[in-house]
Amino acid sequence: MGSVDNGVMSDSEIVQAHAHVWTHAFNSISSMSLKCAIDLGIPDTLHHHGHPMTLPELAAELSVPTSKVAFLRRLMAVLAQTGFVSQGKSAAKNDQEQLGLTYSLTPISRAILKGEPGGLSPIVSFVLNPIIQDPLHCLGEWLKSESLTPRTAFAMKHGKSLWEYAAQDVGLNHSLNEAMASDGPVIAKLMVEKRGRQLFQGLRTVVDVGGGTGGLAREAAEAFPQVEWMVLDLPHVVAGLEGTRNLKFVSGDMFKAVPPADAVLLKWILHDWSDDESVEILKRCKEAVSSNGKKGKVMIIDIVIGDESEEGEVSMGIKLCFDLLMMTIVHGKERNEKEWAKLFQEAGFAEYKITPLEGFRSLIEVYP
Ligand SMILES: C[S@@+](CC[C@H](N)C(=O)[O-])C[C@H]1O[C@@H](n2cnc3c(N)ncnc32)[C@H](O)[C@@H]1O
Ligand SMILES: O=c1cc(-c2ccc(O)cc2)oc2c(O)c(O)ccc12
Repeated sequence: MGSVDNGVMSDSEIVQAHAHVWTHAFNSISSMSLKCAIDLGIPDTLHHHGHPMTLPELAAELSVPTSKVAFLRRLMAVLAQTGFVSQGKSAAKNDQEQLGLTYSLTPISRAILKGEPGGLSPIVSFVLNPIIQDPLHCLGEWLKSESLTPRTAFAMKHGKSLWEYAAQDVGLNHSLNEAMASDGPVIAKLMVEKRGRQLFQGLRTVVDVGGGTGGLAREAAEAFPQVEWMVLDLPHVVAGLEGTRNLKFVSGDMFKAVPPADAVLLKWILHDWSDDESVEILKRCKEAVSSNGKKGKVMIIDIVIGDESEEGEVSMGIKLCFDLLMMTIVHGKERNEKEWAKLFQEAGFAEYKITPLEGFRSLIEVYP
């Protein structure tokens, strides 16, 4: 978009500006259409069908009554426009043109199939849950209030932190754990692909701190059976979870103590916390990997914000939105390399190494 310095815009600049505003104002409508598609199970239904589905076939599978078929077509039109389904025409003649439309999966919709390794449907459902979205409506009010309590717009809206909310609401706890666990197998694979099996070789014990329901640890424990894995998380997260021969779930508080181990993993943990809190967590991790005079390591999976010159526009956009989401719901933040280095130094670590994984994720290995 051209910049204007005399306050006079050409007609075409005005049209472009309006299109830009409309697009952003309506982004939430396409987001909610995506959520609705996931709620209804549209991608999975198309997948199981195996070939293009007509509108009446799709409606019948989704239990949408005949009286609502024309409304379903309008949802499908938005999903086709945003690339989540492909829309075609059936060869069979039909009096009503809309009934002759067919729908099939696109390469993009495969990323939201339920049960797909690394599939994003649990994350979409979590992020677009009203419990997470409502605080975004209070962001302005929260920014204008002088007081730093409540610490987040989430706490302003709900009167408690995300972790307290999840401890009391079975549905949100389940959705949060599913969302976080969903990229575990992909991250485990990427870590080994990018850093080689030596990343875990020689280690006898690893603690996944704030490891949730073990999305990553289960995969890693199978791939590295000689390593003893432990997942440390809050009581309501690990309650009732069954471990395996080399995987244990333990409840605890990472601000108080981390069990001694050769290595500690922190996946999507430090972006949830302020700098002071992150330094505290890192200190507990340093104590854990330094017990009995050993020098282990801490492995962090998180976002590293690059310079504007090195970040692609899409990657930068995702990282900045993550930063705002972390600010809104957990009082956390995304960091650039300089900010990460400062945390490591304050927590008493000597060295670190960053390995970009894929998209917006990085592995940071930190050594005492
Ligand atoms: C964003 S999730 C990441 C989960 C997991 N590492 C993953 O990537 O799948 C943050 C996790 O930190 C846990 N957590 C929050 N406060 C904690 C604390 N004080 N001690 C231990 N775990 C905590 C939450 O319950 C949650 O499972
Ligand atoms: O909504 C989220 C999403 C993430 C997340 C999911 C998948 C990734 O590959 C990276 C990050 O992390 C979150 C998080 O740490 C949190 O405290 C709340 C929400 C989310």
